[in-house]
Amino acid sequence: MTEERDSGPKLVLIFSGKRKSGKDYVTDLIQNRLGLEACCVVRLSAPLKRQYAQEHGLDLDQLLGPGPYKEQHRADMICWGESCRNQDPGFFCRLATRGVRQPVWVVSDARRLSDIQWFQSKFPNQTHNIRIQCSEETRAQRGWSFTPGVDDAESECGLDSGVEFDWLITNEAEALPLDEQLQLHTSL
Ligand SMILES: Nc1ncnc2c1ncn2[C@@H]1O[C@H](COP(=O)(O)OP(=O)(O)O)[C@@H](O)[C@H]1O
Ligand SMILES: C[C@@](O)(CCOP(=O)(O)OP(=O)(O)O)CC(=O)O
Repeated sequence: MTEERDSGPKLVLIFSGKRKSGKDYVTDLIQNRLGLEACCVVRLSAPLKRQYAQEHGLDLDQLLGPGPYKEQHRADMICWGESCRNQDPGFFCRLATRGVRQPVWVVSDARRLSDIQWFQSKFPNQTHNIRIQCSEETRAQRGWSFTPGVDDAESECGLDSGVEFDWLITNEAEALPLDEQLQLHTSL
């Protein structure tokens, strides 16, 4: 292991938010600002989708994309992922961060308290918790509609209460521009 890896990340920003709140959009924006050398977007769902696709003979690229294919498989992936997490809550956090060398980790998709706790216990001084919020109307404009078994499951609701967020970001047209909101909290 290199010295950099041994010293761990300098900053861990953990993002959560409902489907279509803009988690990927905002975390990509931060990575574009900081550059690929400095910043890694860590997607906890990436190793989950990889493993799920392999076991079920599915198209990984489509599962990783924003289109309808992911939505068709989402409810079953949630159940499958939950059974892995129940056995080992840090399973996907460990896999998703394996080999990450950049000093800034932007985790794009925390969904459960155990996801946040894993990072906080490993990197207590570096970790910040950020919630992306927006109205249901805006999410609907971005393609969201309520799906039983998905929007009422822990995957979407696990962080609705019991978490203290360090920052709230409102990602809608009427809100302060994202650039300005990011600058309020950081020099990103
Ligand atoms: N501030 C924004 N401006 C323009 N498009 C946005 C914005 N935020 C999100 N979107 C678009 O809305 C859709 C859902 O956003 P995404 O980041 O994939 O949400 P999530 O990862 O939370 O499900 C994507 O097509 C994305 O490009
Ligand atoms: C099975 C999932 O990992 C699927 C997550 O896929 P994405 O992270 O791509 O989802 P959104 O960005 O919210 O649209 C959810 C889980 O419960 O782990």
